[in-house]
Amino acid sequence: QTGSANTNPSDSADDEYITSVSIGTPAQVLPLDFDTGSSDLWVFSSETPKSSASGHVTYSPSKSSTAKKLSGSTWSIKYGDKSSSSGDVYTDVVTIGGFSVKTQAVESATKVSTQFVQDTLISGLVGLGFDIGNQVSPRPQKTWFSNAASSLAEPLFTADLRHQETGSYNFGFIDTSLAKGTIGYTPADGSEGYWGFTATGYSVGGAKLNRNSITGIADTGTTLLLLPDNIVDAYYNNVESAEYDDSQEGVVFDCSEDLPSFSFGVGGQTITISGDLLNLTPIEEGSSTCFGGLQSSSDIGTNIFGDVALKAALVVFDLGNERLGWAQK
Ligand SMILES: C[C@H](Cc1ccc(C(C)(C)C)cc1)[C@H](NN)c1nnnn1Cc1ccc2c(c1)OCO2
Repeated sequence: QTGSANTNPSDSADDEYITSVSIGTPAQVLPLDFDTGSSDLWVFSSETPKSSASGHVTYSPSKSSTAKKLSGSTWSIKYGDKSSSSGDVYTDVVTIGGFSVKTQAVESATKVSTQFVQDTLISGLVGLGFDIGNQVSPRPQKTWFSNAASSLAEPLFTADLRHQETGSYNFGFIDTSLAKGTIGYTPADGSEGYWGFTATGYSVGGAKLNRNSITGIADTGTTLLLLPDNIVDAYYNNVESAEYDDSQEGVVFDCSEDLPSFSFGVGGQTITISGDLLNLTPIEEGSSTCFGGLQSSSDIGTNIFGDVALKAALVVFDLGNERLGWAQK
């Protein structure tokens, strides 16, 4: 068995990717943000305060004949960007890309932080990280993919995120036609709950890859490519107008700049992010100052290969072999 779901950028800056998920009987369809950097499936619901839920599609367990309260269970999550949410737990049927998990823990939000309230484009997250990262207590729950893995043709999924066009999350199979290059595999470290891996080097503007290893996570739930200061500086030294903007909390530059590409080595392959993928967006509507897709990871504590990097590749999240595959797109 397999599953295949389309995913779309939420806005002109590819800030996040939205995938439709069916929950309950009859199906309630919610727009959710798939996040390989976390491990909880949570949704805006009939239990979310009306003032917070306004503008959001919500899940109503009371309207689903297959919903069951997981009595005594609660959850609470604080994300790295300081956003947060918490609530109680139901189990229900959850279908993604035509594949159904009958008894999936669906975490219903009774509290959401302002960042989630304001982003009315999404109704919650689908954690695709490792089960060890799940935040339900007293008994942690499995992710949708973990529940699905044993019934899928292969215990893996792929992410094909695209700039301003429809991409896909495929479950149980690899559509190699989505990539130009060969898939290079490297071991994945799931001990922290994320898809951790080590890149073998990097280069700017098509130069030869150096041999500086970079350990980080493959994170579909983070917009940017977040790397150490020395790499960020090496990149923006090639961008005449680049400067750090305190109010934007990142490097900005003239939108007219012709940005160099950025490449990194992984699994014996070289993934090259084109310059235009590294120019994220004007800092404000109509501004001629643009915000960089590559920013510093120094105040985060881990390097994050977010959507800016993932957009350049077909990425295979291979749970069965505890490895990550990368192919140039
Ligand atoms: C931030 C997302 C999780 C999220 C996604 C979307 C949203 C909104 C819908 C409201 C827009 C909020 C939160 C990320 N997912 N793995 C995450 N969750 N926990 N750590 N990270 C990675 C990290 C950590 C720290 C950082 C960061 C990133 O960006 C800036 O500082």
